[in-house]
Amino acid sequence: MSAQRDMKEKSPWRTPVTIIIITVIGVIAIVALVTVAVLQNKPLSQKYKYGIVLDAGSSHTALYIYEWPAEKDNNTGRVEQTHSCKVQGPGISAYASDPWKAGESLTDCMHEAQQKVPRNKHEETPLYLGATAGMRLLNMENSSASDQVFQAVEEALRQFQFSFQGARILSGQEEGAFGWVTVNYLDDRLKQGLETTGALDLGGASTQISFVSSNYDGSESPKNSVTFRLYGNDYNLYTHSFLCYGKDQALRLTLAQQTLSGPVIISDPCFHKGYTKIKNYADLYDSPCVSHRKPQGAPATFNHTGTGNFQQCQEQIKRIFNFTYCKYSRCSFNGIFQPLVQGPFGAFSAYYFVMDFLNLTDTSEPLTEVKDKLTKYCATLWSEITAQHHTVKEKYLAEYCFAGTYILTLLTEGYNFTSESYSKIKYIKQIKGSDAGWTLGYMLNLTNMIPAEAPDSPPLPHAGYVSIVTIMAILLFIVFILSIRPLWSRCSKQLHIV
Ligand SMILES: O=P(O)(O)OP(=O)(O)OP(=O)(O)OC[C@H]1O[C@@H](n2cnc3c(O)ncnc32)[C@H](O)[C@@H]1O
Repeated sequence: MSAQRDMKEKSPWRTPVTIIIITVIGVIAIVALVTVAVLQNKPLSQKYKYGIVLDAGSSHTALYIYEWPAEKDNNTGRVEQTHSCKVQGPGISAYASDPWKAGESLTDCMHEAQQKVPRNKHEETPLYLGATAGMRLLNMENSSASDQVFQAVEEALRQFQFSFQGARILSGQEEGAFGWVTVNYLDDRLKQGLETTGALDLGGASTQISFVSSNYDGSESPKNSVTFRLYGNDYNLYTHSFLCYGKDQALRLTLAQQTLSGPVIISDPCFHKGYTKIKNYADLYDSPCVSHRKPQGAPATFNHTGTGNFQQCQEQIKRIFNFTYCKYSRCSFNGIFQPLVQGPFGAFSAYYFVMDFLNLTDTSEPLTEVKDKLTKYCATLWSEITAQHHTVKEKYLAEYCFAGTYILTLLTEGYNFTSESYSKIKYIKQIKGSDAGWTLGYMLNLTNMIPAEAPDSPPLPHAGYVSIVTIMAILLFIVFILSIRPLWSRCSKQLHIV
C-alpha cells in the first residue's frame, strides 16, 4: 500500500507546478480561441464607393453624390446620398440657342463633386446625366438643338476625372419607375418584400404617377406596365408620365385656355387680387405644349391680373384635362388608362415644395378643410402675401395659389384620389437623408445594385459570432476548471503531507 502511495505521490503529472502549467495553457488556449474568432469575423475596415447623377430637369439641374460600402455592392439598403448641389441658372434645355453655356453651367457643381469624392476614387466613380421633360420637349421641337446641348454637356463633363457614362433623355416611363424604386428602396420595402408605396412626382414640365395595383397585370394598356424582379420578388408596376402637366407647363396650358382670343387683359382667378404684370404672348406660347394654340393676331403683350378665387381657379384648371374620351375600363384623363389608386403614396418634388409652403402637408386633415385653407390663401391680397413672405422668390410666390389648386385638382379630379385615399398620401422631400426622385433608382439600376434574387446573408452577424464564441469559451473554461478540481485538492493535500 505504502509503495503504491509513494508511486502516486511521485507521478510528475500530480505536482503543483504541472497543474499550474496545465491551467495556464488551458486559459491561453481559450483566450486564443476567442481572439481568433473575433479577428477572423471582424468586418474589413470600411471602404466606400461613389456614384454621381446629374438630374437635368426642365427648371434646373441638380447634382447628387451617392456613397456605399465597397464590399456591399450587391447587398444594398446601404446607398446614401452624401451631397447635393443645385446648378445655378435654368435647366439645360433653356440653352438651346447657346449650347456651350449649358456645359459651362455645370462646372461649379462638378468642382464641388471633385472636393466631396476622395481624390483616389475619382477615376472609378461613375457619372451619369439624365435629362427629363425639358429636354424631351426641346427634342420634339428641335432635335438638332437638343443634340447640340447634349454635345456641349458631354464635352464639359469629360473634362473631369470621373468615369463619365453618358448623357441621355429618360423616357417618362423610366422617370416614373425609377422614382418608385427610389422611394421603396429608401423605405427598405423592396428588400423586406413589404407592401410598396406609390410615387407621385410633380416636375416643371411633366408629372408621373407610379404604383402597384392588385387590379393591374399589364394586359390592359401594356405601355403603362413596368415589371421588376427585385430581391426575389416580382413587381408589376403601373406608371404614366404626363408631358406638359408639370407645374410650369400646366400653368401655360391654363393661361392658354384663357387667352384663346388674344385679350389685352387676363383676369386670372389663380393669382392674387392686386397682382398685375405685363407678359409677352411670345413667351407664354414658346413651348410645344401650347405653341399650336397661339391666338392669331394677338397683341405683343397682355396684362396678367389676379382675382384670387380658388373655386374659379379650379374650374379653369379642370378645363386642361380631357375627361370625355376613354377606350379602357377606366382612365385618369386625356384617354390614359389608370387603375384605381391603391395603397400609400409618397408625393415629392413640386408636390412637396408647394404643399410645404402652404402648410398643407398634413393629409390627415380632411380634404374639405384643405380646400377651405386654400380658398382663404388665394383670396389674400398680393400686397399682404409679398409683405408676409419677402424672402421667397417672387415667381414662386405669385404661383402658389395656382400650384396648390393644380395639385388638388390633379390628385382628386385627374387621378381620382378620394377623401380616404388622399389621406394615404405623404408629402415628402427626403427619406433617410436622400432626396426622393428618380436619380437614386436610376443609379441603382445602372450599377446593378439591386439583385433580382435575395442576396445570401451570413448565418450570423459579427456581434453574433463574438457572443457565441465568448459564451462557448466561458463554458469550456468552467468545464476545464471543474475537471481539474480533484487534482487541485489532491495537490493541496500533498502540500499538507509535505
Ligand atoms: O422633371 P421636370 O419636369 O423636368 O422638372 P424639374 O426636374 O425641373 O422639376 P423640379 O422637381 O426640380 O421642380 C418642380 C417644379 O417646382 C418648382 N420649384 C422648385 N422649388 C420650388 C419652391 O421652393 N417653391 C415652389 N416651386 C418650386 C420648379 O420651378 C418646378 O416648376
